[in-house]
Parts: sequence; structure tokens; C-alpha cells
Amino acid sequence: MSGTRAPAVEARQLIKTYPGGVTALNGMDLTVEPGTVLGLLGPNGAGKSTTVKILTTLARPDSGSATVAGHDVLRHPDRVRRAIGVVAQNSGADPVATGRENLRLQGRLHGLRGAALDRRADELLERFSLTDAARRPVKGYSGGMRRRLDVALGLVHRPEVLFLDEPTTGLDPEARGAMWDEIGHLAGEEGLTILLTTHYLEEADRLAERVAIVDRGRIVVEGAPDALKGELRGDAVHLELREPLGEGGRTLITGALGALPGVREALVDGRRISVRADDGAAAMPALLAALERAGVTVAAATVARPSLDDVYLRYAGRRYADAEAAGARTAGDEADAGTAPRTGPGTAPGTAPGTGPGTDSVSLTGGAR
Ligand SMILES: Nc1ncnc2c1ncn2[C@@H]1O[C@H](COP(=O)(O)OP(=O)(O)OP(=O)(O)O)[C@@H](O)[C@H]1O
Repeated sequence: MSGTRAPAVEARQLIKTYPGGVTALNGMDLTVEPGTVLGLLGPNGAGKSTTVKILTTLARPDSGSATVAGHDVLRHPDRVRRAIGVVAQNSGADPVATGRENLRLQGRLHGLRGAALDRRADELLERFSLTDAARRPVKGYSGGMRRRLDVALGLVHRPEVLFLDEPTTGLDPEARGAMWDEIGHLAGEEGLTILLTTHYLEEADRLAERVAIVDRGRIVVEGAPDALKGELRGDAVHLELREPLGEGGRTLITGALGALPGVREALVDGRRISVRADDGAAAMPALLAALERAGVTVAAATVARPSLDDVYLRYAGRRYADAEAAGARTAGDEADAGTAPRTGPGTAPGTAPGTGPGTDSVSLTGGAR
């Protein structure tokens, strides 16, 4: 692949507000280089699906622009559609038809006929280890087989860019691992450009050459996973307290821990404290002593190399698990409320890192280093 080729996907300043006032996208910028896998990583409700809908011409932004495979999504949606494959969150396969019938139908929709259609269907069945199941109705397939068929359906017309929306959600660990291998091959050996959305940190880490972390409708940081983790120099120390700290306690502890030698950053959030230290093991005794002096009891402590979880915490200002829980609560509210508009993280764009309610943080070094 030439380094001078135009980006396969480019989005600039996409804004999208849904009826009811939910700001799903709040200035989304995104670039995917040809032949690479970009992982759009973010918690539930961050705006990943809305981004994919706009890039695949299924929704229009309120403002901003985007091109896919060199075609403008608003001016030439038909050209974009011919150049892309889309694997949506929910399977598009007909459960009553067989795997082979589904592939043939999809091929016909893309203009394939006769021997070329048969060849392509057989090729994809073989490619995705579905040959033995080719003549069975899809409703009898396992979750992993269905997902592989979904990807095969998205590839029938040999697209340049493949969109995979949450490709492994709902799969068991074994099927997830198999799907990761498939996606790795598609990008590596077949040179496809892939934009995949995921809310699994591990999936982004494992599959994506570059990760764009999306939070509240915009990208908060983008880069190669190892580089992003490497920028957070030092170790991540996580402490769990027996009792949650109130507001006064949080401020006190944040200040006390942040002032210890070798400690770069401390973030206190309820029962959990996250510290970034030059040497986590060396800092641990002083951290525990400072907490003991403050009358705070520690229930558990761990030291680890920074993970994408820590990258998210650094740039989005809240823990990934908390953001996920907030998104899940939102989805639950929505289900309770029937057709009520979704609200949640997307309703509060632009909250500065570390300033969310219930969180105190102090950075002693300024910036991410
Ligand atoms: N049709 C809609 N009407 C109103 N609000 C919506 C609609 N679709 C999405 N939203 C809201 O827009 C925001 C972004 O949603 P989006 O589905 O793009 O996020 P996501 O990151 O893909 O999350 P998920 O992983 O749960 O699909 C959320 O706050 C959501 O509640």
C-alpha cells in the first residue's frame, strides 16, 4: 500500500442531534488509512453507531462532511454504497434461508449472476468455514457461525472498506477469538480497510492498528494502542477502599497522594483510587501509609502497566466501566420508557477530563506524559 494514497475514510466535524435534543456527535473527526484497521472504541451511547450510520449513508449529519473510498457521503451516497460492506450489530441474514441462499441473494442484489455468483458464494462459504453448514437454514447456526456469515455477506461484492459494528458482541469467548482471527486475516492478507466499532477494550487492543477513543460524541484521543499506553509513562496503581470517600475526603486524599514523590497523577472516585506512579511497587508503601494517616482503610491494591482502560481514564476523565454502566442505565431507561428519546453520556458533551461529578483528579506533570 502506498503511503500517499488518500484516506479510505475521512470525517470532519460531524455533528448530529437526535429529536429530543440528544447530541450524539459533537464534532467527530476521523481518518482511516487504506488497508488498516481502525477501532472506534467507546462506551455505550458514545456515538459509534451514529458515526457508522453517517459513513454508510444511512443517516445524515446536521453538519460536517465525510468521504468514504474517496466519495462524498452526502453528494454520492450510491458510489459510497458500492464501495463499502456493512456488518450491522443485528444480523441481516434471513434465518429461514440457508447460508448459501443468503449469500446468493446478497450477490444477486449486487449484480452477480450465473457461474460468477456460484463461485463467489462457494468461495466465501469456504473462506468462513461454513461449507459444511451451507445447506442448513441459518436459524440452526451457532452465534459464531451467524456472525461469520454476516461478515461473508458484507464481502460478497468485494468492497474496499468494511464497516463492522460491534462484531463480537454476544459471542462466547471461543467464537470471539475465532472472529478476531478472521478480522486479522481480512486486514492483513486481503488488504481490506476496516472500521470496527467496539466497546471491548481488549478487542480494540488486539485488532486495531489504530484506536480512536470516542466519548460523548467526539474523539478524545487517537493512536496505535501501544503508543497510547506507552505515553502514559510509569505504572497504574489501583487501590480499592473499604468505604467510599465523601467530597471532602476526596479532595484531601487527592492532594495528599499527588504530593508523594514519584506520583504523577491521582484520581479518587468513590471507593476507588487510580494513581500513576513512576514505579508503582516503590510508591506503594508511601501510598498506603498516606491513606492510613488519613484514616482510610484499603481493601485491595494492584500495580499494572497502563492499559487502554487507563488511556480512557486519562483522556475521558472517567473510568471505562463507569461510562459503560452509565450507558447501560441509559439503555435500561429507554427500554422502560418505551419510545422516549435516549439520553445519557451524549447529553453532556464537552465535560473536561477529570471534572465529572464525584471525581477529583490532580495532574502533577501536565498533559499525558
Ligand atoms: N434514534 C435515536 N433517537 C434518539 N437518540 C438516539 C437515537 N440513536 C441514538 N441516540 C442517542 O445518541 C447517543 C449516541 O448513540 P449511538 O448509538 O451512536 O452510540 P454507540 O456508541 O453506538 O452506543 P451503543 O454501543 O450502545 O450502540 C446516545 O446518547 C443515544 O442514546
